[in-house]
Amino acid sequence: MEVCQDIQIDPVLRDGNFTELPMKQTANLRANQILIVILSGIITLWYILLLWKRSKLYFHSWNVPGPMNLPFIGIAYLFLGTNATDIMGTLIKIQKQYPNYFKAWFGPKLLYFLSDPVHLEKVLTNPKSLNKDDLYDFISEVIGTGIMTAKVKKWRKHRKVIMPAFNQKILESFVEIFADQSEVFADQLEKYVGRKDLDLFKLISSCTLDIICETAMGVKMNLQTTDCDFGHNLDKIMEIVTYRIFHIWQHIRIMRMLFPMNWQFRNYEKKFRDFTTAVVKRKMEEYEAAKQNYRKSSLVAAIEEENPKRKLAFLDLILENSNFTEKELIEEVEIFLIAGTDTTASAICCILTMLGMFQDIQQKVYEEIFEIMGPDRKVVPADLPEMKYTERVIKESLRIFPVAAFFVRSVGENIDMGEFVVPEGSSVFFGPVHIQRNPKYWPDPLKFDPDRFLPENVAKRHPCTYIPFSFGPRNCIGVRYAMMNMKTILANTLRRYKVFTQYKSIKEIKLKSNVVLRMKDGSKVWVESR
Ligand code: HEM
Repeated sequence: MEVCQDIQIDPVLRDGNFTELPMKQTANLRANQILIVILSGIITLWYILLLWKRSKLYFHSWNVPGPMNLPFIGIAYLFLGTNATDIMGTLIKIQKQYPNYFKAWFGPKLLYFLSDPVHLEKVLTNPKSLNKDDLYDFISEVIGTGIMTAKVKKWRKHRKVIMPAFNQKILESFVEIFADQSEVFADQLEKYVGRKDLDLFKLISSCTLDIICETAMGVKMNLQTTDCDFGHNLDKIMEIVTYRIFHIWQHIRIMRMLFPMNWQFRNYEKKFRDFTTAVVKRKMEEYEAAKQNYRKSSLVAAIEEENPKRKLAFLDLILENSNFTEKELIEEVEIFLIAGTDTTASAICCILTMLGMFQDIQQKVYEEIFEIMGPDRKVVPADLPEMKYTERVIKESLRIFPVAAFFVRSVGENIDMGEFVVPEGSSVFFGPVHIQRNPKYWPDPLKFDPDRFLPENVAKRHPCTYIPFSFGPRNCIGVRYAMMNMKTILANTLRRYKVFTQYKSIKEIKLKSNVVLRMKDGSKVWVESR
């Protein structure tokens, strides 16, 4: 009671006699009311303009099915409090409810999730849908606007310059690097024979990063045999990028800055950038020196004359054939590191898990490899096209585990799908898992059957029922590189080890996504010497 008596109450409020409010207070109240009216007016006007701007999107999408959208945030609430695993699980759950297509607002963005191959082809081959969605800005924040994230005008120019660097002759020259580095990987596995605590992804991603560094930049990193946090930094960067894409409050720059995650991000990013910048600078100096010493019109010819044994890297070829600035060169090199490392590493983990689960298939792959190159001969380019069964196994694994978890295109003109129109200004979200595990196109979809990829079976399917490397003019530029690399790694691993996994069925494997799709609980693989 005593405590209550201490509280001093304004006599006007206590007595309820508001007519006695002093003049100054009344004026303040009026000013506040006017301010509220003006603010409400502005917000209403802004909202009407917004509705007007989006009227075409509303018009085309109102009768397209989809999950419940909340005002302003759309379906973003479904991702509240989710991590990399839940994000993938949530997406798969929603897509299961809408087998062919659905729409969803994600904040101010209208997304179409398409799963019918005919619809996919229409978007992926439409020249006005070549731009990536601005969700890629989170990736651009790390690696700038190289070929992967660039807008169409720049993309066309860069793709034209970079494409010849992926020609067959250059790719064949890389096989020696694939073979050497995968032999180091097989040596590293020796320490883990019979051990179930093998962290396969960690080992294999150091291998794929070593390979990318050497083939893209001409730098031997030896990440497999030394203790270096370069791979860890890259992994953390991608984890944060995924978190930002799916958590809508992270789309507001000021909000991002407030999270401690932002400082970690800057730290990882700086280390990554310092490294790539140093390599590109060194390369450019090397070229200047080679040019002056040899006075060749072709820089590549000068390098070859100086050291005929030296392997040319993508960076050498791009330097030779373009007038890219230092910044552009750094961006392209970083794209290769991001696009080529974890994708290949995760794919190898999934393939080895499948081979561990299906021992009869592993035996067939082993026999094919043994027949082509014997127990220990070094892999050479001519071996790779011969590995036909192995190739089918890789493809079937990428069907069930399409490691590029999703990609998003911005739509530049209305695309008529028959039953509905995907309007200009919206975006299309592609989740290959959904279409590639759809029983409509893949009977008994969780059955691991490499013969689905026999030529006669492939011919029966629409090409867009299988899109692990995307489709159309903006597909993966590294598809042949990746296949050659994966075959070489498998040849060197399976000739020395038998692979096993603790998983009993594909159904029990949960997925997660750091942009790249991975197994949530790891591959649970262990190896025994042959
Ligand atoms: C199993 C391995 C791989 C898979 C499944 C894969 C998948 C993909 C997919 C789905 C895209 C389209 C992404 C999008 O539209 O946003 C893509 C683009 C790209 N990939 Fe790959 N990739 C793999 C390996 C590689 C490798 C090894 C490299 C480089 C050496 C590479 C370089 C690129 C580049 C540069 C792009 C952008 C192409 C463009 O926009 O023109 N990828 N990849």
